[in-house]
Amino acid sequence: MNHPRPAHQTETSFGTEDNGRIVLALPKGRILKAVSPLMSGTGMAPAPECLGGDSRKLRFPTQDPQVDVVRVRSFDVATFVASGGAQVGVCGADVLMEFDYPEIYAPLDLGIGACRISVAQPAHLPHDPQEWKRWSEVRVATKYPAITRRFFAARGINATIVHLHGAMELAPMLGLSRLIVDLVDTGSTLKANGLKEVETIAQVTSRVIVNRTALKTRPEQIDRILSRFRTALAASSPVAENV
Ligand SMILES: Nc1ncnc2c1ncn2[C@@H]1O[C@H](COP(=O)(O)OP(=O)(O)OP(=O)(O)O)[C@@H](O)[C@H]1O
Ligand SMILES: O=P(O)(O)OC[C@H]1O[C@H](OP(=O)(O)OP(=O)(O)O)[C@H](O)[C@@H]1O
Repeated sequence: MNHPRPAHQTETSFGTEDNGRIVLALPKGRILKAVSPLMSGTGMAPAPECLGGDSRKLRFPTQDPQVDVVRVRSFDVATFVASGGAQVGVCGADVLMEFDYPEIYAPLDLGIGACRISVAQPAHLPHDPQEWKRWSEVRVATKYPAITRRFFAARGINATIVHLHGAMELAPMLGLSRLIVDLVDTGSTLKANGLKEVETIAQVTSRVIVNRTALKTRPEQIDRILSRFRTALAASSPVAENV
């Protein structure tokens, strides 16, 4: 595992000013947009400035005076929740798979942010799964080093990771790597960059995640938040709309 473990809960009590409030970590970007309609249904919609505007604030009150939202990078949602800085969060299964934090419990699939994490290669090269069996190593560009290492190690291949934080699609054409591992939805980003998907590693959607210690120490508050997400999700599903 390539990522540092979060500080243990008991080491993070410095500087906290929560006054018993729950901190809910939301990822900025596409998941924040997708989860916003649902947040209104939970009664925990963050102040409008959380969704846009010029504010440099990162922490926002919500409709519920007992719940604040913090807006962080999608990879950091898992770290905030695992370390207990936030008790609850929303993040993609890709991020959970990458970190594999034992401190995180992921009880609820929101079905938003659907995509898959896949291996891709230059479209003009043949893909022969039999050839992979002869490889002992391969260079792979990705922002998911742990997922990538695990996937290839299970096939007896040592993946040398080129760790990028975006624009992985450039790596094969610029000679950085033979393969990439990245998220794919429509496939248009791969196609636009002369690549093709050759293996799907996992399907991805976004989950509500909870810090396991908070689940034990603040069970009523956490249960109430989870059931509000469940109710909002049920009310927003197409089945519920047709009833
Ligand atoms: N093309 C996509 N279609 C659907 N969901 C996606 C897609 N790309 C990413 N996601 C989901 O959205 C999450 C956040 O992705 P997004 O692109 O908004 O952030 P990012 O650019 O990876 O993060 P950051 O800007 O914080 O580095 C991913 O972890 C994944 O779960
Ligand atoms: O299959 P597609 O529908 O084309 O989607 C896949 C693209 O979406 C994500 O990038 P994003 O748009 O989030 O940009 P970024 O990660 O480079 O910020 C992902 O990293 C791919 O590049």
